[in-house]
Amino acid sequence: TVENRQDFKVADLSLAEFGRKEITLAEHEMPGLMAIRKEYAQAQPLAGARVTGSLHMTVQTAVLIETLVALGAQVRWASCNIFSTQDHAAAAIAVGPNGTVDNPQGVPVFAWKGETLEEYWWCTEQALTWPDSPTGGPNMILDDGGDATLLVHKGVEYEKDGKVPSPDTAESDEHRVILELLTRTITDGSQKWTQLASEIRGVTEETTTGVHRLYEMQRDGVLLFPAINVNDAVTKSKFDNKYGCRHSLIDGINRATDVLIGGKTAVVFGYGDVGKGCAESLRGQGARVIVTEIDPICALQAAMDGYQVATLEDVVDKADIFITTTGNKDIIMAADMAKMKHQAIVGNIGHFDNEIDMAGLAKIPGIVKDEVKPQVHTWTFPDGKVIIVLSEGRLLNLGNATGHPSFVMSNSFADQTLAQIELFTKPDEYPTGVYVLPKHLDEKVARLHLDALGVKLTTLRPEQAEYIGVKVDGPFKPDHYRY
Ligand SMILES: NC(=O)c1ccc[n+]([C@@H]2O[C@H](COP(=O)([O-])OP(=O)(O)OC[C@H]3O[C@@H](n4cnc5c(N)ncnc54)[C@H](O)[C@@H]3O)[C@@H](O)[C@H]2O)c1
Ligand SMILES: Nc1ncnc2c1ncn2CC[C@H](O)C(=O)O
Repeated sequence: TVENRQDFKVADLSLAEFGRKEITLAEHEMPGLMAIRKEYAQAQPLAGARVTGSLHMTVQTAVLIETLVALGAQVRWASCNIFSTQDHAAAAIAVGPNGTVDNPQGVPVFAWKGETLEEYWWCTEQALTWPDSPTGGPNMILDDGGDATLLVHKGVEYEKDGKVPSPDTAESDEHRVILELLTRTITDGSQKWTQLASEIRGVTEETTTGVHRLYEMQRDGVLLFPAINVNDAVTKSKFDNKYGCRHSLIDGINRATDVLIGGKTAVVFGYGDVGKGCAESLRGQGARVIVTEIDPICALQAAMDGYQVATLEDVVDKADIFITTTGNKDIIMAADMAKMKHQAIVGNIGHFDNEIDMAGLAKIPGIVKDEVKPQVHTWTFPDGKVIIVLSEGRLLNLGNATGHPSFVMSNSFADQTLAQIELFTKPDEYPTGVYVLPKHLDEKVARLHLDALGVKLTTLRPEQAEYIGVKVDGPFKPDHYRY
């Protein structure tokens, strides 16, 4: 920590005390992560690690950050979404547990709720730029969605090419912002990004969409460093994606609209881990839930879970609430929204905002966008029909609410911390490629959460263990087992 360092940018430092109170409450609700902090504090496995984080700057993430620091890491942080930062958590991280508003001594954090796209990518650049590092960069990345990993890879690629594509070639506003940033930072011969990337030992990726990007880079042979796919730790995707969204989807809808969900018809696009949690969440409120799917297996699961499985075309003018969860793009197009009922609610809980055709909606002649309150907009069509869009198509559980609760994020962030330790301390075991956490660590994370829920495990007897071909203490399932 540096006295009076101003190497951070947050909305309001005076929120730090409030943030610290909620961080303290969250620590009790994050037993697995805190147990790992305690177990590894002595060994300091992350001593020497310079971790750049690009992950929603929430109260729960603050506990993750302070765990990484407790294990010896230096950290610089940005959020991975323009609406997901909780400003009091960011302030508490900037001030730090031992600092004051007048003398901040925390972690360099660059995040506030309601960033513009330019500000978002500037924050990502700050989190990646380490003033005191020999390379000018991190030696570890902790990513959610892959934006930090993307910036490094594109920077290195364009330095190798000796030029950056013109921002005029951009396919979207966001792509333009990225090209402008790289044009600004790639000056003749600087090799900033190549230097910055040169000591990165790896990235640990939080979410399905970011993992998809990693496998694409691996397939294309352009991955610069190893990656651990944290999302596919069972204790991450079968918990956070499902039970986290089961909690936070309706939290977002309720805070945004206060609409009665009971009795309404809701459409959930996608029945993967997130879709399963969302469908259950809405059914729990008494909605009639319709699922759309492309995958016959997930469609069959939805049907056997009692949901109607239909196409958007069949229900677009009948349903009241539309929630995309696919990780795919162009799920709800402007022409679809034009057919919806008056005051239909449209939202996305997938990682990126490309699931809903916001650009197409804005281009409809005569359409009028009006802000009801932050992250809640009405769009009025020329015929007077209104639809309500949440968080401008970005993930609404973090845009309109506070995301998943601490206990479920304790699982995800215990996985993240173990993955950071794996990549940082065992570089020889992880040549460039994409990996999943070994099962014994996955089971360890689950085990760390049982006491808090009053779970009493049964112990295998040796002859039973032999009979099913596992060790008494696990792992209890083969790698191909689907939970
Ligand atoms: N908001 C959050 O807190 C949060 C948490 C976890 C994951 N996520 C994100 O949510 C998204 C989904 O994650 P997941 O783990 O459920 O992924 P998943 O792959 O398990 O599920 C996505 C499902 O969507 C289906 N799908 C794809 N294209 C479709 C289409 N055109 N129409 C209908 N269905 C389609 C797929 O068949 C799949 O079953 C990802 O972007 C992930 O990063 C968000
Ligand atoms: N409370 C949260 N803190 C940080 N990230 C959160 C929170 N709730 C959902 N997320 C999104 C991360 C999630 O693991 C994902 O996969 O997108």
